[in-house]
Amino acid sequence: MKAPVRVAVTGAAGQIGYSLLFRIASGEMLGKDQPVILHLLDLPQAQTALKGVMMELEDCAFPLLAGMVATDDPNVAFKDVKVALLVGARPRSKGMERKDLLEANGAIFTVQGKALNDHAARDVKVLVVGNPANTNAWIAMKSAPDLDPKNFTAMLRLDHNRALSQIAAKTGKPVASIEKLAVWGNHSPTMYADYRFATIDGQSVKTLINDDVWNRDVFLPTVGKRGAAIIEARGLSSAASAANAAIDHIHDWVLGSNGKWVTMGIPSDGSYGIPEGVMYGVPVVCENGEYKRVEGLEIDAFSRERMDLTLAELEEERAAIAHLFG
Ligand SMILES: NC(=O)C1=CN([C@@H]2O[C@H](COP(=O)(O)OP(=O)(O)OC[C@H]3O[C@@H](n4cnc5c(N)ncnc54)[C@H](O)[C@@H]3O)[C@@H](O)[C@H]2O)C=CC1
Ligand SMILES: O=C([O-])CC(=O)C(=O)O
Repeated sequence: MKAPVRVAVTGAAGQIGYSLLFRIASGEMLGKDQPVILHLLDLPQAQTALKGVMMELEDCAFPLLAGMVATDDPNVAFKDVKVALLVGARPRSKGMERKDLLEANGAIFTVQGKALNDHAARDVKVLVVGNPANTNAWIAMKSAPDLDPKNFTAMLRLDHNRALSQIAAKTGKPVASIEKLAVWGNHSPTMYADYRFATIDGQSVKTLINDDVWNRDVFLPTVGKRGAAIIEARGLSSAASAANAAIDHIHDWVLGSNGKWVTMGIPSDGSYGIPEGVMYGVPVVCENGEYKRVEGLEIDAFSRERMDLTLAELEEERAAIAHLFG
């Protein structure tokens, strides 16, 4: 039996938490042979609800669930964790400006970044799900100077999975047959899902679809506004699909993506014209617990425009909270 791995989940009493924790405890994220100890962080007023979730986790009698810690203190939540899923964030409330939202989350993610810096395992893998995910991840990274910046990532996997399923529907081919999809930029409607390099059974997806108008006017808006469409239909934001994407992201990062391209928001190395340090969605391949950016892809004029647009939004978000860092 392997030694248990400590996994922190913030916002654990929320709706993504409810779709996430049971799957982590059943081994879907880190493997069916990997025991886990769950560190559950939520606000003081959510502790009773969190107790209820823990009772249900107990009642599943998961063989891999080696323990649970519930707390409202990030310093306790992140102690010795090797994986941290930062899901809890301040949602936008009525009348709240985008700037106020960034500010409120800035306060949360500076504190959590510092707590990770002070208490987490030195090789902790951090995934930020809470919106605005890329900027929150950037704030946490900047607040953790003793940790390797490359261990901070933002979730673009939901956009990636949404794009896969739209392409599968359009081509009539199975989702699993699609290779080499990329999603660039911010987790927001400005993200740029890019199937120019994608293949199905060795055939070019771009050639198969052969419809630039569909790409621009149907595919990109559908993927970009999918979160809003779910809220419209369900009355609640995506939770099960978001939790699933978080599981996919960490699973592949830790256990490898088997040569497949997957999308992660990672600090830019300056390639693709994205300034160094910007937390930007790019295609990666994961192996041996590391992600590696797919390099050398050609960026055409349409793609450049889309990639710069989503970059501009990220730069704007960053400018709004830059004062937190002097
Ligand atoms: N990156 C992505 O692809 C996606 C991101 N999201 C985002 O994920 C976040 C969570 O979504 P839901 O679970 O549906 O929201 P929710 O409102 O159901 O749950 C959020 C939980 O976080 C807790 N929380 C708030 N501030 C906290 C803090 N400082 N520390 C610890 N816990 C805190 C709340 O008490 C609540 O229990 C939202 O920001 C949402 O916009 C949602 C879907 C996709
Ligand atoms: O829009 C939201 O709040 C949830 C979200 O990020 C998504 O579904 O992509």
